[in-house]
Amino acid sequence: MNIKIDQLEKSYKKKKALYPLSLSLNTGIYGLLGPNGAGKSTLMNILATVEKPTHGKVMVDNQEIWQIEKIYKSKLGYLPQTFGMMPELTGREFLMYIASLKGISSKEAANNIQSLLQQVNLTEVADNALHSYSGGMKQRIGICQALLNRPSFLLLDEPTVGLDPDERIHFKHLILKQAEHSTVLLSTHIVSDVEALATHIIVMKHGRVLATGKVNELKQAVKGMIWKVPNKSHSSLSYPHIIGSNHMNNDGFEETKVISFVSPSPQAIPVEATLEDVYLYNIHKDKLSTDNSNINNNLNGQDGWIG
Ligand SMILES: Nc1ncnc2c1ncn2[C@@H]1O[C@H](COP(=O)(O)OP(=O)(O)OP(=O)(O)O)[C@@H](O)[C@H]1O
Repeated sequence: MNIKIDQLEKSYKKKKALYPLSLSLNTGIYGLLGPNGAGKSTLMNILATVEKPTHGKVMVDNQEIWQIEKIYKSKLGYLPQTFGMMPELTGREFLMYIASLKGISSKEAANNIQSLLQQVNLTEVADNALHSYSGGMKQRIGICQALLNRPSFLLLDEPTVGLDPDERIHFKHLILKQAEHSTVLLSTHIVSDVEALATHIIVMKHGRVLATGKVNELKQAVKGMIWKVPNKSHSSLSYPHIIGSNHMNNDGFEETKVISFVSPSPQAIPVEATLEDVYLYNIHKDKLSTDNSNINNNLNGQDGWIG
């Protein structure tokens, strides 16, 4: 399935949530990364036909989605950031109810539900009422409802919220399997959620796409700009820089990742970029000016902090 997002814009009264935005998505997993308020959910809601854009259009295999809304919805799976459940229903009953809304026959639904419940490890509690489920269990039911119709286009808005590390691993396997034959757009502000999952990344901030491309291409774009700096050996850095995460090295000393066009200190060691570096660079790159007014700021260890 090819999804073409063409000059999409969204305003809420005076608030601009999306500036004109164009993207093309094909089979594979697209990680949509951005801080709070970047416009990720707004984009998701428009793609899910829950909201209409102010301007622009979305084409699926060359057809406008609102003109083929029924067919499009039958191919769509959507996990919104929050979704209503009927607490008195069991997990299985709730999924049967959603399946009926999606027009799936009860026989097909029963089979799909059984298989999905197994894949998210909920078979044992499938006949318990939803009000007895933990947050992570509810989230897994949400993932099941999005996959019920075997979607060709799957939209997942912050899908790993509430999942424990074990459940995250199960979730990743499930999505990797799904992406063999469909387009998956997964929105999150947690970079590690998409680290081993996404083939393509879209970085958004303030309603704009700041960067898009394959993970390796985006890493290539920051090559030579990522440094490791020992925390304790000095307290100041030269040149405008972005502070990344802190790590303990093999000798037990803390090191900090620093993003800078040039070596920010004599002790800085160049290192390979991670997806987190790519994200921080794109979110804060406007601050990496050559203006030296910001030099000699102390390391404070806060991710994404600008020097
Ligand atoms: N219904 C609405 N009415 C007014 N403003 C809205 C509405 N929905 C979203 N916004 C605004 O649009 C901007 C983008 O919001 P959106 O929820 O799409 O961001 P997000 O990237 O999903 O953030 P988060 O990670 O916090 O969910 C924000 O400034 C938000 O306040």
